[in-house]
Amino acid sequence: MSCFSFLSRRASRLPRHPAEVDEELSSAYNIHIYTYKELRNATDDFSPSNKIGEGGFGSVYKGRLKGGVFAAIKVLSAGSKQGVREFLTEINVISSVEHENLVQLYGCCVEGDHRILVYNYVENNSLSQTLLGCGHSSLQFSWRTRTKICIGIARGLAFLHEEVRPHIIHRDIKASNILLDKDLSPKIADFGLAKLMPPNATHVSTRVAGTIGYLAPEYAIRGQVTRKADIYSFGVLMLEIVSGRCNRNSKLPIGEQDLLERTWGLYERAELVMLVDTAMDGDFDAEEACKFLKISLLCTQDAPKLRPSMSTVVKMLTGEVAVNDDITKPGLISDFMDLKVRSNDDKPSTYNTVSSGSDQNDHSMSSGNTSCATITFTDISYRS
Ligand SMILES: Nc1ncnc2c1ncn2[C@@H]1O[C@H](COP(=O)(O)OP(=O)(O)OP(=O)(O)O)[C@@H](O)[C@H]1O
Repeated sequence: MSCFSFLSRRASRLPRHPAEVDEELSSAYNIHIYTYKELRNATDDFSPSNKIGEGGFGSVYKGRLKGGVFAAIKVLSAGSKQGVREFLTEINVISSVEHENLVQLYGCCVEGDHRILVYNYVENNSLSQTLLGCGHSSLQFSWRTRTKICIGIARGLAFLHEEVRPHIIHRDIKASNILLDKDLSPKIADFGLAKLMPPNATHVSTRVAGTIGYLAPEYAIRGQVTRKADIYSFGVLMLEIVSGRCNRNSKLPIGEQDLLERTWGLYERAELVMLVDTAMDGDFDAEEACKFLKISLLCTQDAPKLRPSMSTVVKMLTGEVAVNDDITKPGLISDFMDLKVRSNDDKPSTYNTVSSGSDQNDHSMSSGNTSCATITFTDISYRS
């Protein structure tokens, strides 16, 4: 029996759920449907002791499936309309792809009001909770480990952008969406905002969603998403990996708060090496670290067409292709922050939040630092 017929049969026996869910699920293939009971058993009735995380859409539990395999079980909070859309997107996008640098979706559960995603369990948490987690993690990130992480993420993205048909734009590349396995190899997670790029399309027009600090300016302003927006986010993320700090830190002196702006300043003064994480106690290859920082700057250039493709980025990182030293000014977050953002309900300067992370890393919306929460903008215009 094909996975598709298995899914259709199982879905038709399930309690009623919205027509959009039935329709979308029936187009997904290669996906296993779990019963709620199976997942309850796997997590000891969703015991708090098995809870490993909390995202904008609900809680994540560690569970042991029948056969002994560990899984990360993501339970969507009830009543989250936006969450249902993302739930379906995630299933449709990720069930069709497989790569060593992408998190694997084992299956899902749609029973009554329950919407649950089941992934392979990735042992070492996310980059935001470990590398950027203000000393909460005991993991050590050597220079070799950091290069492996950057190259792995770049390979995963190059696969999505260039090998999968139709191409996939992730739209929310950021530190909390990079999970690390037992060998600290990276897995890109969270495909809830992903967009499929129709063949021959130059861009997809969409509501702007993503995370401030990682959003490419042209995408934030016009809502036209291309793969270059992911490449910009990747550039910001790689700066964080090399420097060991978050892209925005309001506790630092003005002028150092925005990581990309600071990197550009150091590049212009030929002092890029000063950005490298001091936690490595100088134990890194300075030439290679500066090369990685230059590649980040190439990826974050203001003009999207100047940003290299992800396959070129992989080749630059691995030394197959030389790094072009002709780098133009990045599209800066401070310019982006000058935008006036209005949500549908017309309250000035508010974000329509669809997801916020659980990071303890000076990221929360309430602390006034919005840099690491996933947001959706419904209307954006320039401040006059
Ligand atoms: N496959 C997985 N394996 C192990 N842990 C996971 C897995 N997926 C998620 N987690 C844990 O659950 C946490 C919450 O994940 P989730 O994707 O729901 O939210 P987030 O990415 O942190 O935030 P946001 O919803 O704003 O994107 C992660 O930070 C991670 O610690």
